[in-house]
Amino acid sequence: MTDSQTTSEQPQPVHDSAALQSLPTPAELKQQLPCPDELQKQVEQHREAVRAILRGEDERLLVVVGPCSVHDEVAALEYGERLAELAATLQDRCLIVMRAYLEKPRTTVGWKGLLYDPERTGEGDLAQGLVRSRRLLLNLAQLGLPLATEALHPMAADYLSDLVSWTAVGARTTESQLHREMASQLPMPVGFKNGTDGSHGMALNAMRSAASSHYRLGTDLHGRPAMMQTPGNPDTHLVLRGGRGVTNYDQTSIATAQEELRESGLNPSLMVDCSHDNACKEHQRQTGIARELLHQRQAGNHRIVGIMLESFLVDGKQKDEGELTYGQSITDPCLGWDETAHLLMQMA
Ligand SMILES: O=C[C@H](O)[C@H](O)COP(=O)(O)O
Ligand SMILES: C=C(OP(=O)(O)O)C(=O)O
Repeated sequence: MTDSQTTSEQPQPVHDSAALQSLPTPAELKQQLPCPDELQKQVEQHREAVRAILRGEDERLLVVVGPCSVHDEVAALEYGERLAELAATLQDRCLIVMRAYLEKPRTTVGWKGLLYDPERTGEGDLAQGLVRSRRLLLNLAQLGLPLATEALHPMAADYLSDLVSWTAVGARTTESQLHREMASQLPMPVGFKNGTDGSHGMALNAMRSAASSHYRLGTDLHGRPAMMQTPGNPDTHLVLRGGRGVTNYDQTSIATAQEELRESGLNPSLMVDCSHDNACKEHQRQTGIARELLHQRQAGNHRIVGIMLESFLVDGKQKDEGELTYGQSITDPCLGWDETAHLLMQMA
């Protein structure tokens, strides 16, 4: 055998200049930061509680509330502690789930969330981001809170989804087949947002697709590429968030959406996002929208089962320049804590 034959038959080392960091597999990260059995049971109970609300078996209002994005774990934990206390007080009327959003979809470019760039250098550090994201979810779940995230990258869900009780597929990804396949595999209820143009047909298609079983390209727990078979997710629902200057939290828009859901044989229970295009990105509008939704429920539309609020310790969002304000959003503007607590207590 010549030297050249030997070389061509041996695996060649790969010099992949695009691969900046090797990352742990989901199994390795879970070994490093395991979810104790008791906590796993708690997460499963929270998921079941959300399912009961979606099925109309539990009349409490599902409230998904918290920062637009988490950029500072200390502030997120302080928010979580306050929210856990409020959630316990209001538990007879509301099931409060904390937004712990670690991945941000961007219209063009921008900071992509703690998971991608925890130090916000613009360079990214997924190795650190994955560890810090999982640790934060563990710490928040230990407070007794059900947690919500947006599942943006299907691979990221493999690292975190065991700790999450409710998941959003966002307005920018609802139409994506990959996200529908992912939702079909996720073990918790999934809300599909209407598209950024305000139309909800794509979310209804997403619900149908996610309810089916799929074969999909994925990775097993050890990170090896695998052909996966998804079970289908029976617990999806529509989330109305407005779009392109059009709001859809009014009585007619909601009734129309519910009619279409029924005609498609889908669950008419839906959530309304009081922020984003429904609030025209003016965070204070969220309180009025939440109250309007409460009136619609009181007037008999019990299939408005949930609301979403963007809220953090401090009202508004950070200024572009200068020192960061502790507890204030670096992405979309949020309601402050006092206003949030006041609103939820009044609603309950
Ligand atoms: O929820 C947050 C934002 O609305 C979403 O991430 C899009 O942000 P962008 O339009 O600022 O990129
Ligand atoms: C990005 C979000 O929402 P949407 O997909 O509705 O824009 C969000 O809830 O953070």
